[in-house]
Amino acid sequence: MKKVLTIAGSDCSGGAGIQADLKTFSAHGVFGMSVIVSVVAENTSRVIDIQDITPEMIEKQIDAVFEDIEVDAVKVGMLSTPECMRAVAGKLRQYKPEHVVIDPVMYAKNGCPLMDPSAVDALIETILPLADVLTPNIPEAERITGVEIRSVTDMEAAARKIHDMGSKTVVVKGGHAIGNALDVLFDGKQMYHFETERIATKNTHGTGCTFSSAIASQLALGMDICKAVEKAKVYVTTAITHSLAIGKGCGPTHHFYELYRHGLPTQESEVAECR
Ligand SMILES: Nc1ncnc2c1ncn2[C@@H]1O[C@H](COP(=O)(O)OP(=O)(O)OP(=O)(O)O)[C@@H](O)[C@H]1O
Ligand SMILES: Cc1ncc(CO)c(N)n1
Repeated sequence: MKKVLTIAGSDCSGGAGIQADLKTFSAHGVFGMSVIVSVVAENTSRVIDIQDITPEMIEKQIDAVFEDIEVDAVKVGMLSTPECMRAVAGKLRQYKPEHVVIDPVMYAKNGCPLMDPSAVDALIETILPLADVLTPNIPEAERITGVEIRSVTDMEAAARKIHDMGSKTVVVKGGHAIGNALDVLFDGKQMYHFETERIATKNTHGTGCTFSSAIASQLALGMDICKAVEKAKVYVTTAITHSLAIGKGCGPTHHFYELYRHGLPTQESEVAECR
């Protein structure tokens, strides 16, 4: 069985972070493991507080996994401070996992900050060059490049710029744009577009975590990067189509094995209720 590790924050309400990552791994039939970087008291509406795990404890968790288990792919999510970033970067350089997908999480869907704004330089210097695939959303790509994104051409320019900053492949996600949900991939040679109709729902909590974990799962399963992103886009679109009206804010994406395998809802009543 392929084994995939997430290094990220914990969302106690289950829709994003480590929890979304592990659900996505299970739906892909890979064995999921987790290193917790921050414990976030959050729900579908707000972030109440963040407790960072110490850099030493982050390093020990990563050692515990790598000294014992062969890791086929790593997904990195929320890293709230430069200290967390340095701890994770040092261990990724030490263990050199084959596939590294990094989601440079800065804000939750409800706008609450999850990364110290002053940490963007550390993110650029220590984390960004370690990515085989970096998956910023539009506001994150703007913060990283310092350039405003208003069009698909701007998304492409941002993807090129982030590639030049050291990420091997960049996917600028269009979840925050208007119109179709169009993601732009640049691998240093070619630009690819992945486009679906925008699903009319506010229940998009954890879409970015779901997408990056699906990419990591597909890379572990042997897909090349372009195919992995294409398949992850189908997965996240299905998970949003069947997203759940749980909580008072932006509800979570829905993961279940049958949905992934057959594209059919197994819990008709719940799916109907959430639309
Ligand atoms: N309403 C929607 N309909 C269809 N696809 C969507 C919708 N919202 C987001 N997506 C897709 O979901 C994926 C994740 O993109 P998004 O920009 O939402 O990530 P994100 O902001 O990092 O998510 P989060 O921070 O909530 O985890 C992309 O493939 C994007 O195109
Ligand atoms: C822990 C965590 N990671 C990532 C996100 C982004 O959705 C979130 N809301 N919470």
